[in-house]
Amino acid sequence: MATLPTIVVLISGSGTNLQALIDATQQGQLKAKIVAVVSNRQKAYGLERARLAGIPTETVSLKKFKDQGKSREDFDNFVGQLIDQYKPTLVVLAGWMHILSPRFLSHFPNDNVMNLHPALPGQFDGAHAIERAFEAFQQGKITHTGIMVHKVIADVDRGQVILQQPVPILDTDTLEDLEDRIHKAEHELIVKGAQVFLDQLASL
Ligand SMILES: Nc1nc2c(c(=O)[nH]1)N[C@@H](CN(C=O)c1ccc(C(=O)N[C@@H](CCC(=O)O)C(=O)O)cc1)CN2
Ligand SMILES: NCC(=O)N[C@@H]1O[C@H](COP(=O)([O-])[O-])[C@@H](O)[C@H]1O
Repeated sequence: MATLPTIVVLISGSGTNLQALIDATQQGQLKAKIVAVVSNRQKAYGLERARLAGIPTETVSLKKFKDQGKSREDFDNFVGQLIDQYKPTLVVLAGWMHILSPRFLSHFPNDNVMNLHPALPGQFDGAHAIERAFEAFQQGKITHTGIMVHKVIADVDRGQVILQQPVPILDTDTLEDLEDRIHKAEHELIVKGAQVFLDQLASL
């Protein structure tokens, strides 16, 4: 039987997108095996989601590195080495809230790192994208927002887009309404995007 492609997922928070990936691999919708979950926050609930699914977890701390007088690049190199141990087919950033330096990316010359971002290409790069989109809508600057999964390069949220999807904003929306709509859409897109990317990597 052919071996499944493997995925390492990086998280920082609740892990609802990780849960979507876990569910999809268990239901056969995503033909892959999640072999490790790495979090840069010890209390991230996504770690519990991984444990409940029997997936090995790793926790890393930039603060510990800085307390030891080490650099952000040293930290990124450590995270890259940690992931290298698993030799994953694909690395997925699912709410990983840390900008990765070229030192990290040097571990992945095959460009097999994917990020989920709650905005459309070039619209609201970086953190707090949903809040910024909601504010822009209220100011009449945009009529809708969206989500995307893209390849990870040094330039944050500017990597080649793998999949993108518009998400409507309603005049009656609160920020929470928009967040809920976006998160629901993300849970589908991250699974589809991971499968598309795995298929692309397999065809190389
Ligand atoms: N080199 C890259 N690194 C990362 C990318 C990327 O495309 N290239 N995507 C991000 C994910 N992300 C948006 O999708 C994102 C996450 C966090 C930040 C940010 O400003 N982080 C701050 C710390 C914020 C915090 O700890 O709350 C920081 O790193 O100083 C920007 C974009 C993941 N990394
Ligand atoms: N810039 C990166 C970024 O904002 N990522 C966002 O973090 C959330 C993680 O949720 P989760 O922990 O429930 O999966 C998701 O909304 C994801 O788009």
